[in-house]
Amino acid sequence: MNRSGRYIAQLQGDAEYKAFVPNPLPFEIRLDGVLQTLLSKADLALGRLDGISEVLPDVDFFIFMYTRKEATLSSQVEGTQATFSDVLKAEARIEDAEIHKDVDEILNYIKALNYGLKKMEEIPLSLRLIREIHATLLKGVRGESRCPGEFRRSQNWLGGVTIRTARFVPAPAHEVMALLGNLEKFFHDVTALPILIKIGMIHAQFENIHPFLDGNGRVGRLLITFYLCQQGVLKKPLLYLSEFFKSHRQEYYDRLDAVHEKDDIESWLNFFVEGVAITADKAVETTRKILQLRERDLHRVMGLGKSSAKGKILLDFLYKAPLIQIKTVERVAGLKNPNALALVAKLARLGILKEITGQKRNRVFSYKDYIDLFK
Ligand SMILES: Nc1ncnc2c1ncn2[C@@H]1O[C@H](COP(=O)(O)OP(=O)(O)OP(=O)(O)O)[C@@H](O)[C@H]1O
Repeated sequence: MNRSGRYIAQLQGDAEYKAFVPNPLPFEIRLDGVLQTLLSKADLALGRLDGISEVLPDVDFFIFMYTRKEATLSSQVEGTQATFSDVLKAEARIEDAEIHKDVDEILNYIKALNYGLKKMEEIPLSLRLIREIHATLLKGVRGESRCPGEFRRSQNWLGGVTIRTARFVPAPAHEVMALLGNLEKFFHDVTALPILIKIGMIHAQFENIHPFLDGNGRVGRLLITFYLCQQGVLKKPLLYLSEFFKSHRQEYYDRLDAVHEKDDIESWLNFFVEGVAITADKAVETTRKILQLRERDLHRVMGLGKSSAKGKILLDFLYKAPLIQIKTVERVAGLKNPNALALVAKLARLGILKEITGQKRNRVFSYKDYIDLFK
């Protein structure tokens, strides 16, 4: 008897296929030595990340960039073409014909992520919140016609042009609400299973249910962040796994596949927990580098004599918006055009800013060393 669920024979027109109906969570799992070791590594790494976030003088700017990076990578897992730099340009309202049109998908992802994090300060994680997140994600972009904010009422499938050739067919539509009801209950489960095991199971179960007609991968990845926040694993939302999933995309899909194909829940959990450990370690490393960069550049700006106060205001702003135009500098630092130009020239001489367009007008300055830390 499979722990993760069962396949049931279905008929659609004259097409026969097998749909997978997951069992309710939690699945029975084998917490063997390998998984235990990975869990300890991940817990240590998460502890380090939580610790370093406490000493960061202004953790919000860091989160700000991290959410942009996560939104980009999570959208790219499913083929969105726009890049991190497109996002920064779009947010800085820089006109550039080369910004990929898919950028709106990433901007929606950022909105959905922030919306969810804010909402979770007031209400617990729920199916209603998931529907709202989904509606935000698909508003005005590809997939808009595929029932944003609504759980599916028809059969869907993954991979393959027809249901017959599909790689995976999730549960029939009439099973979806009951499965989601169990999932919602499990969001608040208090049994003694490690949190990382619970969220690993939640992500796999969500993908196995595939409750929307579109956007399941992205919503399932957002769910990881929301759940970890709800559980207080980190005081600040600093752990984002999409980089790991994107760089191991085939393995990510194969391990999810093995949960329903081979009832191999442990391989998925090993992969997931290892991803948490690697990602948390990387986030600690990036945080350290940001702190060093900030110290170095603050020191440089403080050497600007009379301009150091305005220079510091500009530098602080660059951590949130590392691409900038002169008109923004005027607004942020409260300077008239010639003084804004002079200040930017000083930061360029210090090696902090670099002009990136090569044009005489509408120039754009980049805080390149900082952006590179997120690449
Ligand atoms: N074999 C599989 N079994 C279960 N889930 C899978 C499998 N392969 C991939 N997935 C999950 O499904 C997601 C993609 O689903 P799909 O290709 O249907 O795109 P989608 O539902 O449109 O969602 P989005 O494009 O927003 O990710 C992947 O990101 C992954 O999370």
